[in-house]
Amino acid sequence: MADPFVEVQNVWKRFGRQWVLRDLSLAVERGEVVALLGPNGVGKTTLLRVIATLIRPQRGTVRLFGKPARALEAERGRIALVANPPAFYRHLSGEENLEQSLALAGRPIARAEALEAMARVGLPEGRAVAAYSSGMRKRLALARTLLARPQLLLLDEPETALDAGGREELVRVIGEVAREGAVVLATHDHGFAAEVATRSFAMGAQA
Ligand SMILES: Nc1ncnc2c1ncn2[C@@H]1O[C@H](COP(=O)(O)OP(=O)(O)OP(=O)(O)O)[C@@H](O)[C@H]1O
Repeated sequence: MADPFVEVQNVWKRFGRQWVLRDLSLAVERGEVVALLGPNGVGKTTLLRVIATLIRPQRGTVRLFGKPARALEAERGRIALVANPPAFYRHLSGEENLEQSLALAGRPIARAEALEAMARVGLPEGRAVAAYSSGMRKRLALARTLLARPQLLLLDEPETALDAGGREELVRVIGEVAREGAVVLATHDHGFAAEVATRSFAMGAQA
């Protein structure tokens, strides 16, 4: 059998003296959409950041696409993390942000492609992100995901601030990524988790 997309084994992570993740293990296979559930402060965002290899656990191992997290090179371009709120350059327009982040990921795009992605998620062109509403920022993050075509998509409370249409687009994008890859998302919305996830992972009941 192929290696899992994500393999977190016996991970311990603390900030200062506070252990946030204690002996946590989770494997995610291709095609899965896993919803991380649990109360505020239980460590959902921390786990997403550990999987994204943005932070290292004190103990335990993280493997992505069958490789140790420390040995990832080109594979990093296959991973996308959408934070809550998503991070953008505020003084740049939506389309300029899309161009910048795809260029940074080593996949430059033409302006027309950026505008096409903006149109798909219903965003106007030519406006600085500083003037976007929080829902518009969520939509811009969706456009970025569409263009980046990640194989592993990590989403932190992606449904918040989105209206019904934005939420439908989000569900479609999650489905598109999961067809070839996998999605891990943190949410407090159990209805949303039931709608999109193939499996839930309850946090908070660890030792
Ligand atoms: N960089 C950091 N430095 C210090 N403490 C941190 C840091 N990041 C997270 N924490 C702490 O770790 C704990 C878990 O935080 P985390 O954001 O992972 O929880 P969460 O489950 O995503 O919460 P929420 O549902 O409120 O978004 C919290 O107590 C938080 O204060």
